[in-house]
Amino acid sequence: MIYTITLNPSVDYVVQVNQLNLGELNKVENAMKYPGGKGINVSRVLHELEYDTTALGFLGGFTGNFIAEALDNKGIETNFTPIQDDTRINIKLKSGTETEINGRGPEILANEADHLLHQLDNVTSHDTVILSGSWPPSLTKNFQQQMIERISASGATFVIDTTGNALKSALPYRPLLVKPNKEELADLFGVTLSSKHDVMHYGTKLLDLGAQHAIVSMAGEGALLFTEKGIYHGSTPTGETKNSVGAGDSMIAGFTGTFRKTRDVMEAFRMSLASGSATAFSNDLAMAGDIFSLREKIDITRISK
Ligand SMILES: Nc1ncnc2c1ncn2[C@@H]1O[C@H](COP(=O)(O)OP(=O)(O)OP(=O)(O)O)[C@@H](O)[C@H]1O
Ligand SMILES: O=P(O)(O)OC[C@@]1(O)O[C@H](CO)[C@@H](O)[C@@H]1O
Repeated sequence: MIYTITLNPSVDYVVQVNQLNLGELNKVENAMKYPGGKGINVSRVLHELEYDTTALGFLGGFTGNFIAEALDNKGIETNFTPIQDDTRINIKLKSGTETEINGRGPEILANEADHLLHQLDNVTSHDTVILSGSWPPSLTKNFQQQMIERISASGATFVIDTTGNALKSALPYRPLLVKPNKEELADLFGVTLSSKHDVMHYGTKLLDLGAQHAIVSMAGEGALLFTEKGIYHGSTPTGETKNSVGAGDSMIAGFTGTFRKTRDVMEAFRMSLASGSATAFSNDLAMAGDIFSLREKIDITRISK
């Protein structure tokens, strides 16, 4: 089973406004609500690719009910920890460019946090656990560490997609994959990445610090894969960009599902690139048919040992 953990899910309220005028009344052209949060997106794409997945995390209130129902309607297995507070709403404003306004997240009570930790006692060495996204501010600082220690003790494979110190402190636990984008990589090391060489230098550090594989995603410029055998660049196919929300999550789903099935890192990278671009070219997350057709259009080049 591939478990995803979304500590801070969201209803993604995607609003299109043709011409945004700040300080004035703006009329919505089109609006959609999606079950969001990084781990939930990963589960949605894994399910689309027919991998067994269960979404875990905290859900509460009317917004939580919306997410639970939307995932249930798609046939996605979930085992969320119920919370008293409302799950957040994140606004994705499309008006020529994309502007995001993400909520901080609900209050998590101590007994709710404990419930999720105890769920991890059911994870076994046959499972993969993907920890994705931010966490609500009321969770204690060492909650992530407690989760990772339980996952590691179970022998399960784990993948982590978070940022800053939370990401750095997870690296010694040897995650199968980390996937910062270029800006997140720069923030992680407190540097400016002004050349491909810089990205290669700091991407390699992710392996030195413990990651088994690292993907540094670069939106329309594709991604770099770092492995102990070398560094590779993966291209993006041409297409019309409609939505970048969830492109990174789709990459994680494509890589993790494929690697778990095939143990083939390069095929996993190819499917991660296809999944990321298929989402970028869709209004919602990627569909399997698009992922498989884009897979054929991706070039992977080895750029360093
Ligand atoms: N405009 C685009 N055209 C083609 N492919 C894209 C585009 N944007 C993203 N992708 C694909 O998706 C991958 C992930 O995108 P990106 O680097 O934006 O991740 P991210 O910042 O983690 O995204 P998010 O947080 O919005 O999910 C890229 O490496 C690329 O393969
Ligand atoms: O606040 P976080 O957890 O970092 O990001 C949350 C979020 O922006 O990430 C997803 C896209 O990757 C969206 O579904 C969601 O709204």
